Amino acid sequence: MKAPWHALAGTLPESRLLASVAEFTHHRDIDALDHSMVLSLAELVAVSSVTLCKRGESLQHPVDSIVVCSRKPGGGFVVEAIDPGREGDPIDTIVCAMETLEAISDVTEDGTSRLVIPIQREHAAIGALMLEAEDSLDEVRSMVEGFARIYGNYIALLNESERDKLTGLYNRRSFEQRLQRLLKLQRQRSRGATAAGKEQRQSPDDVSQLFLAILDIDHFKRINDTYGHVYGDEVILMLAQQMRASFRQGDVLFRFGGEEFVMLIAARDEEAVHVVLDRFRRFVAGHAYPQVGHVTVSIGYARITENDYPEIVLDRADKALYFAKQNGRDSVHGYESLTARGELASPVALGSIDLF
Ligand SMILES: Nc1nc2c(ncn2[C@@H]2O[C@H](COP(=O)(O)OP(=O)(O)OP(=O)(O)O)[C@@H](O)[C@H]2O)c(=O)[nH]1
Repeated sequence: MKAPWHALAGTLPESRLLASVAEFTHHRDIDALDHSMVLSLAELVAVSSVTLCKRGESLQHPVDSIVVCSRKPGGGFVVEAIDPGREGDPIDTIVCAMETLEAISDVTEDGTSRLVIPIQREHAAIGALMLEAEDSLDEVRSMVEGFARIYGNYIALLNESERDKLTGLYNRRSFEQRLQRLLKLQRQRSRGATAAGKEQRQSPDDVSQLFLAILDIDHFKRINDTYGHVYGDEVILMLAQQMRASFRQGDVLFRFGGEEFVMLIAARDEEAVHVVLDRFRRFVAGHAYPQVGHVTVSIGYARITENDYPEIVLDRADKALYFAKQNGRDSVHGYESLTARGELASPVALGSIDLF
């Protein structure tokens, strides 16, 4: 399709551009912002697709999320989130642009023109935009760079409101949205695994389940009372750093408030999540914190599926945590095992919840 942007490129009416920017920056929700941004760009420029890639936090997982807006054959667009674990081209090209902070403009083997622009924040790439089209994209390059700059600034503001100020972990406000995103991704992965399962054996990760864990520092009041709040804060900060280093990049960590942390962890089964959590508990118990010395943590966890109410699962994990606190602290307990062994009172019913 020969597109109107040929006529518009370089002379896009300012009002259209401004309307587009105003449209995507009115969102306060990051997923909605991402969807709106790729759609706005796709509507402005005649492309077959616009992809927004967000950078992951480790070398093993260079991409955290991918949203693609594609032109439908019959007209209009479809916007969808796709699995960030994909490998090969074009992900490699996008990662290259993010690492070098250089735009990439090339033509693929099937003759598609491609433009990849890194999205920067404080001299590092937080993501990249990739446009694909039948014709050269050179003329729209500066406009796409402008979009990338506005998006980079705006996402930094939104990220700040999602993060806990002391630790930089996600805060409680962002819990529900992060959880829904993770469940959706898991659904996509298990659909992919089921389709692939016919031809090849599934890897353990393909069949992973999601668990919610609550970690609470033991006798934290004593730490504050003995050493003062500044050292208490230091313990919270160091623990958050140790959590980041210990858990996988795909696991999502929150500070819910005070000395209480929540984790969303993918694991093959209850035994696997128990091993991971207990390893962290042991690590903390063996570490000496500045001035304060040894600290222990108690952890309760529960399985979470897409049909569960988050409040119910939080309450289950909290019950397992309470059990740990009542039974000597410095331990890890799973709600399902405790209930199976008859060590907890009757299962939690909706409406009976008094969280934290
Ligand atoms: N330094 C510091 N202390 C905090 C913060 N938020 C909450 N606290 C303190 O954390 C303490 C939590 O105490 P409790 O809930 O009684 O629990 P605990 O002493 O950890 O005892 P157990 O949980 O039963 O092992 C309180 O003294 C709070 O004032 C914070 O951001 N920084």
